[in-house]
Order: sequence, then C-alpha cells, then structure tokens
Amino acid sequence: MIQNDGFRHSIMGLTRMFVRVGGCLQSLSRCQTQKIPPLVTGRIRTLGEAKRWQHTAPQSTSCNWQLREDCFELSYGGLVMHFDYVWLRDHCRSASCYNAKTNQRNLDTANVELTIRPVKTRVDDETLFLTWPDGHVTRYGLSWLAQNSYEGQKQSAMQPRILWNADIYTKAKVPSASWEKFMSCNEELRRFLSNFLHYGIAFVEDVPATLEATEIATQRVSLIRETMYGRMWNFTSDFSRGDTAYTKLALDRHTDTSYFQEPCGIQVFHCLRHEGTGGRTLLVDGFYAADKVLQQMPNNFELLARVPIKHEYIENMSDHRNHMIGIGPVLNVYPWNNEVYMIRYNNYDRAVINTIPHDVVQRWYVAHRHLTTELRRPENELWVKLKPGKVLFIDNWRVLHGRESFTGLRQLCGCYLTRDDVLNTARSLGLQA
Ligand SMILES: C[N+](C)(C)CCCC[C@H](N)C(=O)O
Ligand SMILES: O=C(O)CCC(=O)C(=O)O
Ligand SMILES: [Fe+2]
Repeated sequence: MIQNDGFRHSIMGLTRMFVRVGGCLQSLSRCQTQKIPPLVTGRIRTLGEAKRWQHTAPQSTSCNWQLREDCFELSYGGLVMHFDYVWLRDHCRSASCYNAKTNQRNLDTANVELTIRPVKTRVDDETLFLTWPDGHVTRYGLSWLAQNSYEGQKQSAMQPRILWNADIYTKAKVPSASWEKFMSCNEELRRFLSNFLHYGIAFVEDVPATLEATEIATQRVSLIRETMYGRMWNFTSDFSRGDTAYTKLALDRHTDTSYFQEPCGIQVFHCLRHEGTGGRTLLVDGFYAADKVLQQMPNNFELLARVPIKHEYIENMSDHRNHMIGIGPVLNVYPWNNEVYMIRYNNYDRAVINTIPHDVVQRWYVAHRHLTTELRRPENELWVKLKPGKVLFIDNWRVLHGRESFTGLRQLCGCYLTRDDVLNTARSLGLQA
C-alpha cells in the first residue's frame, strides 16, 4: 500500500499538494500551511501521556517544543515536526562531528547509543541546543530543522514542474535558446535548463547541422552517456541495428532504454537531413498523464507505482549482440510524497510479465490501459517537425517521444546524457534540481 496520499502536481507554476481528507482528494495551495492550534506551556493533551509544551517567549506561538518519549517535537513556522533522538545526534554539525570544508560526516554513527536522549535541551531564539550524556553539545538552527524535517519534505516537491498538454505547452510560448548565446552566456544556459526542468523538453536553435556541433551543444549541459548505441549516434532507416528505430515505420510514444536498470536520463535529437515526407516527432508529458491517473483512480496509480515489471532488449545482429534487462515499476515515486520522478513506458520493449500472480496481472493491465488512454489523448500530443539547426533535449524519465512514419532519406543524430551531470549543472547555476 502507498503510505501517504500526498502527490504534488504543478500546473502553470502553482504547486499544489493533494492530500486525502476523509476519503476525498482535496487540494491545498502550497502556501496555506496547516493551521496549528496555539499551544501554551503545560497544556495537557488528551491523547497519550501528559505532555509539557514549552515555547521560547511567553506570548509567542511561533515555536513550541516538547521532549516526547520517542522524539523531539517541534512546532515552528506553521509545521509540527518530529525528530528522532538518534537522528538529532547523528546530524550534529559541530566541528568534531561534521567537516564543513568537505561537507562530510566525521561522526561514527555506529558509536551512537540507539537509545540516546539529551540530558539538557534549550531553545534560544532561533537555535536549539542539545546536551548529550557525554557532555557534547549540538546546536541546530530552527529553520535548518524545518528545511530538513520529514514533514517539510512531505509538503514540498523535490522538483518543481509544470505539467503540460499540447495547449498548456503551446500557450506558455517557452522560448528556445539560441546557439551562440547558449554557448557563451551562463544566463542563457540557466534559462534553458530552467525550461528543461519545468517542462521536460527544451530546444536550442541555430546549431550548425553537424554531429560535431550537436556534441558541443550537449557538452555545454552535461557528460554524454555512452551506451551500446555508441557515444554520439547518427542514424538513418538502414536497419543497421535490430530495432524499429532504424526503420521508416511510425513509433508510438515511449521512453528509451526502459531495459536499463537505470534508463538514460536525457535524450538529445538533431535531425541533420530529411528529404521526404512525414517523420514528425511526437512528445507527451508522461507526468501529466500519470497525474490524471492518480486523480481519477488512485488504485491504478498505486499499481503502476508498486508492481515491478521487466523490459528487455535482445539484439542478434552479426555485428551487434546485446541482451539488456531492466526491472522496475512503470511509475517510480518518492515514497514520502508520492512525487513521480521516472516513468518507464515502452510497449515494444516490455518483457514477459512473470513476477506477479494472475489476479494482480489483471488489475495491472487495467491500470496500464488507464495510463495508455491518458497518454494517447490527442490533446496531450505535442507534434514537432525537427529541422536541421534545431536540437531537442528530452527528459527521458518524464516525456515520451514517438515519430510519424516517413519517406525518403532522414538522418538523425544525437546522444544520451547522464542525468546526474545535467542536474549538477542546473544546481551549479542556482536552480532547484
Ligand atoms: C536512439 N537510438 C537510435 C540510438 C536508439 C534507439 C533505441 C530504441 C529502443 N527500442 C529504445 O526505446 O530504447
Ligand atoms: O526517429 C525518430 O524520430 C526517433 C526514433 C526513436 O524513438 C529513437 O531513436 O529513440
Ligand atoms: Fe526512442
């Protein structure tokens, strides 16, 4: 069972949190925090043992705290938070416990008594002081605790996103980056990455129509992830590899490398040449579709998030022999807030389902059909014709791609990027990623 029903979804920049209240999904805007009843010192709570609440200033309701049997309870900034005592000892940021130069823990956690409790506790202004049995003193800024609390994480998205259908994306008029500025100006790169993080797709225009220039553009963002398809690839419909991508056939929406234990994070496409008809690229926001499933049938969402399935790539060509297997659910969600962070959806490469009993299989197919229905709604389809000069970056953990069948010579180059390095670049430019 999914433990909590909070699932974040953002449309048009407004982050909304869905919480289950009395069996129905209600949405709370992010800035409306929980109303906390004012607490006074010595108030006896009706549930459980009597608890003594303390606060920093007699009239203040901004910070209340109490030492509970099993945790330190802090009410601060509109949030009630609970901190385990071992956690509080383990995260001590004193010079002997934590190296602020390397941002690494010095403390040997294995030496901390699991039943440890502070012998003295005090809150001054914005700081919590804990004295441990051996005399060591730990201090925490209250806002640091709020930022790093489970309750705080539960309420905020790891990655703010704008979920889209064709209309939302088109109306947003997201600008493409321009090659020269993209290569020379960090602000342009930051804007490009911000768009990429919010929408899961982003374009760079006016790129020279060569594989080399495409490589240079991608290296502005990240390291290239080499796979059995090569580092940079340049392919046509010559069936040089044992995969439908190397034909002129239409390809339904899918994510790539679903058969990797860690599917490639980002895919880059640059169409260097097309002399013929068709061949448009299809893009669909998988998270938008997943959110619809969650809203309409939470049980379907849960099945897709809980049931692991396999994807497989078996290639038996004279020059290329590969056998890849990737195992994982269709929707990967963070368990503390139900935020989807990766969708694995490729009906071509989905392997035999043999890891779940038949009654679950039946329910899984219902859930999969539901997601497919959402993914196939025409209003969710964004169609673009890739042209020489226009490089497309796709978040392969979120946005599905496909293509229309085509005629004539069509040459597409590109590569995969390592996701960690894309996010690293984004963070270094001050973006939340
Ligand atoms: C992009 N490139 C042409 C190199 C590879 C295509 C991989 C196709 C595969 N069926 C998948 O979806 O992963
Ligand atoms: O030919 C295309 O536009 C894309 C084919 C594809 O799905 C892929 O290469 O991953
Ligand atoms: Fe693909």
